[in-house]
Amino acid sequence: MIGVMGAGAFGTALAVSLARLGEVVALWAHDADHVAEMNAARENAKRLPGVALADNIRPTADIPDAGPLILAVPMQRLRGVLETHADALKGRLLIAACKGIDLATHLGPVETIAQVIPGAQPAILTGPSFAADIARGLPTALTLACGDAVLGERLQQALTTPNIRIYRTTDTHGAELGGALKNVIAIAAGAAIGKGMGDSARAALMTRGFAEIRRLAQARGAQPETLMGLSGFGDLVLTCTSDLSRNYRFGLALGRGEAFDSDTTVEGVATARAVTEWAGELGIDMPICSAVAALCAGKFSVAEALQSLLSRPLKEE
Ligand SMILES: NC(=O)C1=CN([C@@H]2O[C@H](COP(=O)(O)OP(=O)(O)OC[C@H]3O[C@@H](n4cnc5c(N)ncnc54)[C@H](O)[C@@H]3O)[C@@H](O)[C@H]2O)C=CC1
Ligand SMILES: O=C(CO)COP(=O)(O)O
Repeated sequence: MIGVMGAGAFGTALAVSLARLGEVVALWAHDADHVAEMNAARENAKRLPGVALADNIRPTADIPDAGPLILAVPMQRLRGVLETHADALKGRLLIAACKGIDLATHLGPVETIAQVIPGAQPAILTGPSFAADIARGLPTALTLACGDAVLGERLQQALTTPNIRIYRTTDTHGAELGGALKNVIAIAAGAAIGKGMGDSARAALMTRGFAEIRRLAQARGAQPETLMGLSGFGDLVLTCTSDLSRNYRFGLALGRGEAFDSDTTVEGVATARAVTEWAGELGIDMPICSAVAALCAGKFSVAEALQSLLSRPLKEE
């Protein structure tokens, strides 16, 4: 049995793909009404409409008491979910599937699990993949990072499905920071396109944004190869170039001066703020992330954000 905690688009898509292995997959949601709806309709109409839930997917409000658990809740909710259910989660194999940095602690998902749950064995599954693609059975490749190499290999085997190919690493810092920070750069890329600045500006933001990601992640001990891989470069490319990305679409709306649905999960907003505070404490220069944080907080217009970047002193690449 595999458990997925968080019945959003991504948790549901992972459950759908894992169910193709034939195992029972428990899909846990915190809202009992949502569980009842999914059981009645055999679909998650709220977050992943149009995708049938196979018979071996069990929507439930009870955390399964055995087997690995994938945590697919939004990053700013992760700590609360862990604290609320700490007794049920202690000593368990917990695989984060969220992307972001906690605003209150400036920790990523793996670090948060390790801090809150005593004896937990934390890992992260991350990389370029939209829930809709995974649920439709389209091919994807992800990174599984686990500090314990033996456990990581076990998880790589257990979570590989007919349409999810998994590469493994022990570099949890690199995997969690690449996945968190690409969302911030995607907001910048969307804003540039939305404002009509063109594809060249987007390429510049992606490249210089990647330099920021590397700078911060390596200061935290991440390995450059991880950042060059699926969880870093791969996910940066996907998220900055696809209309399926909510972070990118949020940026597009900012650039166009349009409203954006506040019920949509846009992880890059809180992460931009968290990373700006954190990088400031560490003395690391993160100009694009800082400009995105100011833009999201309404302190800058898109034009002012661009000006803040272009007016910086000239330097070596
Ligand atoms: N949607 C996608 O294509 C992908 C999403 N992710 C990551 O997965 C994480 C979750 O995103 P989505 O599933 O897309 O979000 P979503 O917006 O589709 O769903 C979020 C879910 O979290 C649940 N939730 C909110 N607060 C909760 C709480 N306190 N306790 C338990 N559940 C709670 C909501 O009920 C909702 O079902 C994010 O960190 C995102 O970056 C990663 C890869 C792809
Ligand atoms: O992480 C994702 C793709 O890998 C999903 O991106 P969004 O959260 O921007 O939709």
